[in-house]
Amino acid sequence: MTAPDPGDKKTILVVEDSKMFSRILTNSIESEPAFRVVVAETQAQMIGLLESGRYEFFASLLDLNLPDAPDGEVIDQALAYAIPSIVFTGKFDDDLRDRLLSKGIVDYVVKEGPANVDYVVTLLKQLLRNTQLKVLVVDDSKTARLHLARLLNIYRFNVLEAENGEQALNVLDDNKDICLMITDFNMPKMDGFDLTKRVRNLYSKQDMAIIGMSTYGNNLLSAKFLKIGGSDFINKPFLEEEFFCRVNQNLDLLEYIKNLKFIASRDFLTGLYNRQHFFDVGEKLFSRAYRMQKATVVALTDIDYFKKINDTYGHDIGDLVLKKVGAMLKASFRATDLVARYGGEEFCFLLPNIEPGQAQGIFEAIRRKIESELLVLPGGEILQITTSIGVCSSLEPSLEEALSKADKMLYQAKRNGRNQVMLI
Ligand SMILES: Nc1nc2c(ncn2[C@@H]2O[C@H](COP(=O)(O)OP(=O)(O)OP(=O)(O)O)[C@@H](O)[C@H]2O)c(=O)[nH]1
Repeated sequence: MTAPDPGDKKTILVVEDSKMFSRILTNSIESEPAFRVVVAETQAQMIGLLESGRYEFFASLLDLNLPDAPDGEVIDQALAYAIPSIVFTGKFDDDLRDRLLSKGIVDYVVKEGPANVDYVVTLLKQLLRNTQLKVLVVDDSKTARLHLARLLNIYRFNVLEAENGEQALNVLDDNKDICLMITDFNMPKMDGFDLTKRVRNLYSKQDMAIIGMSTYGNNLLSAKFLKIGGSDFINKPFLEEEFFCRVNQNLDLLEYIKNLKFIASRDFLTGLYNRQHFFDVGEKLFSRAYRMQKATVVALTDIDYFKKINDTYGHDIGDLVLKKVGAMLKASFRATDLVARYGGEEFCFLLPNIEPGQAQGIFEAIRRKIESELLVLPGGEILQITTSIGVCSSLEPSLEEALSKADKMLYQAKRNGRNQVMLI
């Protein structure tokens, strides 16, 4: 029976007779929380592990020259078990490279130094990422589609296929999370050029990469393709290594942009959305509802006597309180609600899907929750946090107006003695 991966870790098989090298590899790979390593020092040990069925190997790193398998015999064994494989070799030449890649391995790495080990870890992380990614291959030639699908499967992508532009649009409609489309140019019904224009109306360059492909010799085509929104272009026939480098580079870029967008929209301390994101998204939600003459509930909350908390216990405890309140707020709302740190010890809310009549009850419940969840400080002292909340549930022409009304209500809540909800 296969042993489950502990704590969702993926198991990497390392087949390597040098104890020192396998230790370096193991340390580098296991420094990533997603992976754990199982080592075999010989081909015989590797076969034993594979046949035992004890592990579900996510990928393997194979030494090309082992004492009992001097000519890469372990590669065929790993591939027979459909394990994506990366091969280590001490020497390198073009014939060897061609022979290795034709077997269907992920990549080969020359044993040179720490940079090569880092490269392997990056490859493993890419393989893991790829299991979550969908790639659409569009080509009217079945042979070409199968070839690309085979290559992409080696890298563990989820591959979808379409034989022309029209079909591709249907597949995209059913799979809105496709992140890469690889398209041929000459196809019946809708060619790659028209398809790319249509897809770019639906997905920006930051949301989906599009790689065009065509037979070598038409430089004008690649320039035209890049101008209408293509991300990259590959001439056929292509080197598999170049293909993978381009695919990975395009996906790395998308990931990088996604991370930047995430960071730019968050408040560093609480992990909630920041004020900028609140206005970017909130204004759209607000004006959509206003066009239908529907009131959107907007609110502001402020922690009471927060300066005193900072002054008494120090800034670190102040930060702890902000994090705790932020977490409580996050847990109290639905995913469709917008909850953000407005600044300092103030938080803001926009609830697009609730009726104005429900607002008092919702915010009263939150006020009570924060008041009742006592915070135990590192020294053992118990701290009670209270908040004042101002809510605007009336129909207002803009988000700024609604926030201004909520702010006036918050001011009244403070003046009335704090720890209360005031609503207009
Ligand atoms: N620890 C911490 N303090 C912050 C942060 N941002 C703002 N503050 C502090 O929050 C305090 C807010 O104080 P005031 O505006 O006087 O409000 P208050 O003491 O809560 O009084 P009331 O709102 O009237 O109940 C100031 O001392 C700020 O320095 C932060 O990120 N971390």
